[in-house]
Formats: sequence, C-alpha cells, structure tokens
Amino acid sequence: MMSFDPPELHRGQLFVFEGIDRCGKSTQCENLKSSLEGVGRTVVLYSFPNRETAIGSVIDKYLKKEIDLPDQAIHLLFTANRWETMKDIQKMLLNGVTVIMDRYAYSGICYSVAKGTLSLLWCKAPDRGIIKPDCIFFLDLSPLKANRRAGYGEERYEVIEFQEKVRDQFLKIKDSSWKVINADKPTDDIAAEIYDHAVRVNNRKMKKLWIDDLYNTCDLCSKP
Ligand SMILES: Nc1ncnc2c1ncn2[C@@H]1O[C@H](COP(=O)(O)OP(=O)(O)O)[C@@H](O)[C@H]1O
Ligand SMILES: Cc1cn([C@H]2C[C@H](O)[C@@H](COP(=O)(O)OP(=O)(O)O)O2)c(=O)[nH]c1=O
Repeated sequence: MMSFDPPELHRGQLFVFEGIDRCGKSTQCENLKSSLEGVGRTVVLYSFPNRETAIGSVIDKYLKKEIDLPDQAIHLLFTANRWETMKDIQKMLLNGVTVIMDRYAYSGICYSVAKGTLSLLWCKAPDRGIIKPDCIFFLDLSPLKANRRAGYGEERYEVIEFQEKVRDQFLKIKDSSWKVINADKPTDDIAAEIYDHAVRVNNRKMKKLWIDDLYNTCDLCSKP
C-alpha cells in the first residue's frame, strides 16, 4: 500500500545518553548500537566532545589542563562542537540512520552551570535550535560509586565534589520525557532496560531543541 507519510516520519531516531563521568554511557551506547544493528537498523554513534575537529582539539587541551579559558569561552566551544556536526546528523536521520549520542547539550549546560559562574538561561541559549532528541537516557549513579569503577583520571572535571554538583544539575533539568536508568546494576541488565525502551520510542516530526512547538520545524538554517 502506498504511504502518504512525510519522509521525515521514516527517518532514523536520535538517542542521547547523559550522566556524570564514568556512569557507563560509552558502554551502553555500544550495547544499544549492536542490539539495534542486530535487528537490521543502520546505526551511527557520535561522542561529544568530538576531540577530532579543530574546535575539539582546543576542548581537549582545556580538559587536559594544558590551557585555561574563561567559563563562557569553553562553554561556547562545546556548543560550537555540536553545531559543526549538526548538518551531517540531520542528513543521516533523514536517510533513515539511527543516531546514538554519547553526551549532548544537557552535559553542556550541567557541567557549565555546576561551576557556579553561569546561569542556566545563559548556558542554554547557544544550543537552542540543534536537533531535538527522540529519547534521552539518563544513567544515574552516585559520583562515589562512579569513582570506584575505574577511578578518575587527570582531566579537569574528574573530581567527586564537582561531579556531585553536575549530578544535581542533571536531576534539576530532567523532565518526564527522560528515561532515568539506575546505573548501579550489572551492565547486561541496564542494556536490556535501555533496549526495551528504545524499541518503543515512536517516530515523530524532527524538531529543534528548546524552541516552542508552534514554530518548530527542523530546517537548521531557518528562523527562529
Ligand atoms: N554497570 C556497570 N557496572 C560496573 N562497571 C561498569 C558498568 N558500566 C560500565 N562499567 C565500567 O565503568 C567504567 C566507565 O564506563 P564507561 O562506559 O566508559 O563510562 P562513561 O562513558 O560514562 O565515562 C569502565 O571501566 C566500564 O567497563
Ligand atoms: C559534551 C560536553 C562535555 N563536557 C565535559 C564532560 C566530561 O567531564 C568532559 C569530557 O567528556 P567525555 O570525553 O565524554 O568524558 P567521559 O568519557 O569521562 O564521560 O567534558 C562539558 O563540560 N560540556 C559539554 O558540552
């Protein structure tokens, strides 16, 4: 039978994983990718920050404490690092590819706001208009337990007290659309819970993040 659905409704879905450092995001991104590939989907995984780009290399130096930057400047670089990939991601989604993101704009605002120098409103503004995820998995784990897993390295934010503040921010900004996962469980149990939820996420019109529904069409170049 002929379908009259707009092509957007046959697009791939955008799944986002969020949480503090070491909560298990990368592990679960890979698990979901292979499970979805196992049922025939084409899946691409992105991680933010993407340290491979010119902007990403500055972020990498900042995280490794090789350079210092004002809080505003590094925040805007993390955002620019997402914007520089957005057209590619939009194209993939419209071509039916499922996209999984290891961190997204929610990390952007929670890590910056946790510093105590920037407001939530200020931090949200530059990410306004990037593609809205179809599903956000928040892997919730206490920083103490995360630290016990593999131990933090030397990077800038890998400090338990700071991670507590980041987690508090995540808990503050999450809404009922987020799927909160208790990340203090065996990896396979978490993977099963995520997969069960992921396959039940419905396809909708592609939208922009943090823009009123009334004006929301996902042409990345058009206003508002
Ligand atoms: N559910 C889990 N239970 C115990 N250890 C885990 C679990 N998930 C991941 N790990 C381990 O914790 C460490 C951090 O996991 P990773 O997926 O890299 O986290 P993130 O991407 O959030 O930093 C790794 O050594 C990983 O093998
Ligand atoms: C994407 C993003 C990450 N971050 C932080 C979170 C991490 O501490 C750090 C590096 O991210 P990442 O490489 O994902 O760290 P991990 O694998 O330990 O979770 O950058 C921001 O501060 N803002 C952002 O927009």
